Amino acid sequence: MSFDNDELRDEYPDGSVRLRNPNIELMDQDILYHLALGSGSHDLVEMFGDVKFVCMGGTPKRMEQFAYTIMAEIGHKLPCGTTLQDISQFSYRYSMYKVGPVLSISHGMGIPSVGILLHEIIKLMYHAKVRDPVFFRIGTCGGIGYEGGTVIISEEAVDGALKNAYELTVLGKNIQRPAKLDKRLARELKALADPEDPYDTVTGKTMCTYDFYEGQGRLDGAFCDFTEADKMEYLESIHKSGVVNIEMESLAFAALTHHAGIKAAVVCVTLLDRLIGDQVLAPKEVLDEWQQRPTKLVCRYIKRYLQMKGRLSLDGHGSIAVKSPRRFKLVQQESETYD
Ligand SMILES: O=P(O)(O)O[C@@H]1C[C@H](O)[C@@H](CO)O1
Ligand SMILES: O=c1cc[nH]c(=O)[nH]1
Repeated sequence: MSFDNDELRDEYPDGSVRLRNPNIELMDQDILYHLALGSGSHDLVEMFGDVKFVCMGGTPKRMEQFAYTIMAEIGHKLPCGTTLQDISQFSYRYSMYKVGPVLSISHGMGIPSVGILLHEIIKLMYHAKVRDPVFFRIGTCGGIGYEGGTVIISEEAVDGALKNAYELTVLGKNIQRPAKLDKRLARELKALADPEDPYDTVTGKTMCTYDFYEGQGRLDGAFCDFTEADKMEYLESIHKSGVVNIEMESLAFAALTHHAGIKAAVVCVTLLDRLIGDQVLAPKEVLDEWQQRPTKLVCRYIKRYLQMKGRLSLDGHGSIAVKSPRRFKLVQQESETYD
């Protein structure tokens, strides 16, 4: 494994996913209720055994689009006469698409929603005997000192009080799980940003809150008990502590993947600079184009991985254009770290 000491993930040596729950293997079957799947009702190894990348984002539409984009990018062909199916459509909760080794899943809004999904997806990886999966969250966020359209790769996740841990109440007691993301993966993603992109791609600390309005210091919710000066003092102070963006899932995403020994990254696009305002004012078409930006970066990573593994041809659809010589060098060096 190519991780620095402080980045060690707690995984099994063969790369299989760590469940940390002795009850599961004693159960006759495990119903993954919110995915409309089960270990008794479905052959999960047959259906999901080849998964390498699990990509998540808030909305079903974004993740359906991501599935079509990655399908085109890696030149994946569906059997003649078939279309992409939402595997979890009858859960009426999350949407899930599978494109070869890539799963694309919507996680809804906020920590409780992404947390439930992660429990079931981590169990799905375990039942399907998937080894060394890589998880991505492809999201939107508010920038802190970054204008709308900036791509932000999270180095770590912190809560609204800048704590780098996900706290939850279990049997009436508060427990904390470190909200660690894979730093090397973040660097590899950053190295794949194209200097010719008409927007910046930056890395930094991501704040994750339990609310979009008061929790993110907005003045425009249904309730507000603080002044604009209070808000600005808070945002300036978190900015000074290295926070570059605010969203609502990274804390649980980082903590639960880390706890399961899964390599994970969060890539979000800013919809506005919170030091300037609260309302999302950009027109729909602009927002739609901005949301493609994290998608492009993650697609680039997946393509490169598959190319390294010889699972993607270099010609035609599968080709990867590396324009900048500096970037090419970085990518070459970093490619040595792919497992
Ligand atoms: O992945 P998305 O774009 O849903 O992430 C952010 C955080 C909340 O889920 C939502 C708030 O608008 O957007
Ligand atoms: O400001 C924002 C924008 C998107 N998502 C958030 O959580 N906050």
